[in-house]
Amino acid sequence: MTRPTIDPAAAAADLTAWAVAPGDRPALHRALTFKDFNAAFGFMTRVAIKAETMDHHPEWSNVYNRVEVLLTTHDAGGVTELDTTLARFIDEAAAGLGGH
Ligand SMILES: C[C@H](O)[C@H](O)[C@H]1CNC2=NC(N)=NC(=O)C2=N1
Repeated sequence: MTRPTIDPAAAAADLTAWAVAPGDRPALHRALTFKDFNAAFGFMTRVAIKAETMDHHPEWSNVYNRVEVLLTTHDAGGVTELDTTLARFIDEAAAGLGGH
């Protein structure tokens, strides 16, 4: 389902841990650091399960205790409410696992 797009700068202003992603596509970006790989992968597991229930998936990478997340809605060609919803979930999941 295609949804209306949101100005990424406005979304990032609201979601203080997030920034407009560098690059050509409108997207949100957050870099996270955890205590160790176990915490980082535990975080990713929680987000993966949420992403499946939403049918909305992050673009992300992991190196040991660090996770980089990019959120954009491919179908809409920009940032939508799906991305801000997932961003809020990510913020809560990260906080619960000591991510910053
Ligand atoms: C077929 C499937 O529903 C779509 O490809 C979904 C899957 N996950 C998705 N994730 C993201 N980030 N954007 C999408 O447009 C998207 N579309």
